[in-house]
Amino acid sequence: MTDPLPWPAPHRSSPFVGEALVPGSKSLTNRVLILAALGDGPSTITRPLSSRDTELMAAALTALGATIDRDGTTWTVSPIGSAGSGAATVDCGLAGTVMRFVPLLAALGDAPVTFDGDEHARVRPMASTIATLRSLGVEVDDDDRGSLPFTVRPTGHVRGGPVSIDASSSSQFVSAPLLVGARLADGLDLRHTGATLPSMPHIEMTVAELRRRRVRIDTPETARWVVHPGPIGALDIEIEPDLSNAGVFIAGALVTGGSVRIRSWPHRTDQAGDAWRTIVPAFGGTVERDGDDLVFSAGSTLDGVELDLHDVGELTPVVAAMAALAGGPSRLAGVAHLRGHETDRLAALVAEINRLGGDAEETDDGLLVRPRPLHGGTFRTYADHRMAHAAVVLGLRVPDLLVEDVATTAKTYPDFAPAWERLMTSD
Ligand SMILES: O=C(O)C1=C[C@@H](OP(=O)(O)O)[C@@H](O)[C@H](O)C1
Ligand SMILES: C=C(OP(=O)(O)O)C(=O)O
Repeated sequence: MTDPLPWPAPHRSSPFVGEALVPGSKSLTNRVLILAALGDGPSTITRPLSSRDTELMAAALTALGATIDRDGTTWTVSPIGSAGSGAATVDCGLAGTVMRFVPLLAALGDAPVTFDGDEHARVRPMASTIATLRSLGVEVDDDDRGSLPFTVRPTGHVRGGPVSIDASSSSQFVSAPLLVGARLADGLDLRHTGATLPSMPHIEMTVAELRRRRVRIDTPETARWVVHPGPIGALDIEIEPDLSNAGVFIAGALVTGGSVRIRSWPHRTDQAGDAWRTIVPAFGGTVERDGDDLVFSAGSTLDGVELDLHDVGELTPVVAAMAALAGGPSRLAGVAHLRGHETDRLAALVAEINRLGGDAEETDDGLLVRPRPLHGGTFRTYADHRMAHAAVVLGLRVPDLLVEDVATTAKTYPDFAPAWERLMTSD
């Protein structure tokens, strides 16, 4: 394969003022697809995200025996039947939700399923998934490295019951067994035993989506979830815009002294990206609701921030880019687990901000960013869509910035580069 041509990041010498309607949430789409595939009847999904991560999820569920019929922006999912699907291979790409969630579904079947993914996927932590499967009595063939590839060999019957896991490197290790728990004969009594648990809003989203489908879940104490056995109700649902991905537009407005209207920001949501409503004021900006939209505007200064991003780690690359352009130093904490994301995001952000003349440093659990005048150059993306997002935020203020591989954004937002190009010509 030839290397991609670097993409010139959009640049502004005046404030960026615009509006954006971002595509559907990755986290919601992939949960809703799984729950539809496990449902007690067909479900429709309106305005799902169609991107690499969600198409990989759709393909994985189809390989396990679900059917997905598409009509414009509505997908109708018929659940995985009792007939089973035979042996299958699942390509996880670089999608955490596919590599962590789907092996638990494979455990409910009766034929071996092999999981593999991109080169970068093979270094993402998977030991907790493998340990969970084994403690449920499911055989897993792996090479003892705690990573992809591996083969799940189901027994045809999983009792469930008490399971203890360490999910300190990813909340997805909790969400995955919760998603299938109701379908186990004895349900599931899941405890997280590790020192920290990142991305709690994502776990809460899992619990909320299960409850919407009449699954009974109790949370008797912190880091313990009891899922009662029973059917998962079919549900017709519309997917909300991806609020984490809205962050690039919000940050773009803030760093250029402008303002952006994000259309259709849900009045109530379980998405982690809703945290932009508190992050923006920390940088000195303002947030106003206008009907169904939120309008984010820059303040008179872009202030340095002290933020704990433990719950919303996926926002870190864009926040770090804003910090590199702020008027004072910033400390971003609580995100040690980003070292196991699409790439080691802490190392990647430090390397790329500093390559442009910046001053960023890793701490045990985050970053220190001291603003410096930045110069152009090629911002490397490490196969990580959110590194490309960070590059766009920087490029709006720093002339001559090239994004190494903007195609990485197809993971969650295939129209990302054209959307920016349209915004730059219409403003
Ligand atoms: O369950 C999910 O949909 C996600 C959970 C989070 O993972 P981590 O807990 O590994 O950070 C988040 O960062 C990721 O983008 C999506
Ligand atoms: C961590 C992320 O993705 P994944 O779902 O692959 O873990 C992300 O999108 O920032």
